[in-house]
Amino acid sequence: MRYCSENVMDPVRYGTSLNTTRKHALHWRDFLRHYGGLVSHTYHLSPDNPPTYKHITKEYLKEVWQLRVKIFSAISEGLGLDPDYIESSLGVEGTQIIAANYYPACPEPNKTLGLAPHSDHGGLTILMDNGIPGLQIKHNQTWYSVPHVPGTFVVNLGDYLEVLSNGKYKSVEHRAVVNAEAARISIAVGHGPKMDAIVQPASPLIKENSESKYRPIVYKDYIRDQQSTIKRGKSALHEIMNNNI
Ligand SMILES: O=C(O)CCC(=O)C(=O)O
Ligand SMILES: [Fe+2]
Repeated sequence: MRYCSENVMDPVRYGTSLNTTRKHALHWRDFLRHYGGLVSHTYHLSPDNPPTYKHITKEYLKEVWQLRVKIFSAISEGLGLDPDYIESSLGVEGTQIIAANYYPACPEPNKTLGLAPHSDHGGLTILMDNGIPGLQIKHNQTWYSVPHVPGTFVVNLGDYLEVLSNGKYKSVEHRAVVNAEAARISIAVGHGPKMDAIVQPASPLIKENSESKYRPIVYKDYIRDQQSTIKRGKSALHEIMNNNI
């Protein structure tokens, strides 16, 4: 319980739901999350126990960072931007956040959720799990289970990328369901800009007759808004959309 915290900005946090101080249905999950990153001022605060944890996560986060560079480069090109456009917008001080999620087997899985519907606030989340199904994504108002394919990662697009692309890419709404038979573990690593970056569409994508669909917001304010309240689905993103005024 040493890392138990309600402050979404704490560098190392253990918890179950978002915002447990408010009365609402909690998640069937435990999580531990903390920062990684090329430049992380708080990495040393991550757990010392088990003794191998720090070293293994550090190596893992470094490898995942390499993968994210490649994916961001491909997406930048796909948007007609310079290949390093998104990477530069994030910068070496950009955030990398690892969330280790543990969903115990649940005697009444239909009465709860491991994680309620949401989209991730960063650009890309690179996720692996222990092979037990549970992740679902929403498409056209229907939930679809994401199959586990051994040896692969699941990559989720987040809100930062939806805004940067001025809506060309959509962040994926997702949730985690639980089951009665087996515990599920997922390791999600999100990648966003630095905390005081302004989240806004890429300027080359805003032409004279194509207006910005999103209002600029400081990344950490967006995270606070999304995570400190009982928001669900993509409602935090909808609030900064211009057609939502
Ligand atoms: O457990 C999963 O598959 C999803 C985890 C997730 O969405 C998150 O940590 O943001
Ligand atoms: Fe997520």
